[in-house]
Amino acid sequence: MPLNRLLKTVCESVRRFSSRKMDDLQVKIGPSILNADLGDLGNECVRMMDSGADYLHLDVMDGHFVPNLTFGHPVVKCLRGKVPKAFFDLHMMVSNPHAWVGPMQDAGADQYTFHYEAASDDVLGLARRIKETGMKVGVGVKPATDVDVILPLLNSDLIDTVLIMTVEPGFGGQRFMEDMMPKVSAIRSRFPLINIEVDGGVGPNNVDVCAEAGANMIVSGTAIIKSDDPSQTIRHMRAVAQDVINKGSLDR
Ligand SMILES: O=C(CO)[C@H](O)[C@H](O)COP(=O)(O)O
Ligand SMILES: [Fe+2]
Repeated sequence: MPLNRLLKTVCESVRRFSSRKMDDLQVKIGPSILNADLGDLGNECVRMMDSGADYLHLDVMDGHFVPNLTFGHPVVKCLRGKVPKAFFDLHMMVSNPHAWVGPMQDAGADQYTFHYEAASDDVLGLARRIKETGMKVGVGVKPATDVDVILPLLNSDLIDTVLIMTVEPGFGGQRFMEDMMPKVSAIRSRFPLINIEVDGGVGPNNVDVCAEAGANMIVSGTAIIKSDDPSQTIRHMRAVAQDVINKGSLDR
């Protein structure tokens, strides 16, 4: 076979293989319960799972890393009892993420997503420690943090999920920062199969923009919690984002 035909065949096989892998990238919708009725969190979690949520995004704030307080591992443990099968993604907006790895694992967390800004002294050590517990490892960056700082960490193969904040962390119900999308694209172009999560102000009006940039884990608080029909909102957001991702993989 002439060399140019051989090369073409190889390129075509690689393209088919990588597009099949891209098709494997599942969109997951994770409601944040930050703006739910915090006095009735257990039932709110049940309501979200019954509405078809793929996972639950639990926002832990310590009043120091961010100017707000929510809850800690004792509450997470109680919630685990209410929704035994739900995947818990712990968004750790805390100044000392090393301190809560054991307690959160014990409480039933499935993924421990810490902030790079709070762990930059020993990011690799922290990621390793989380991995050893059996939890998945997420690393997040605030809007002002350059995404390049986490690239060495992503090359380590320890990271399951990259969290790109699309609001300043601390409060629900803020406006989505579309100018964070180049960060998502920068990660997706280098890591075709890693989970990329967006968090803050995401809802039916901008989920397509997030998926176009390459996000597949979609956190949405207010838009789902306050929806008259959360099942429909979750279904719609998942379908829109999955469609965008599948089309993107065909075009590649
Ligand atoms: O981490 C967060 C805030 O720091 C929340 O997860 C986020 O704000 C989700 O809520 P909403 O969709 O209402 O913005
Ligand atoms: Fe969050």
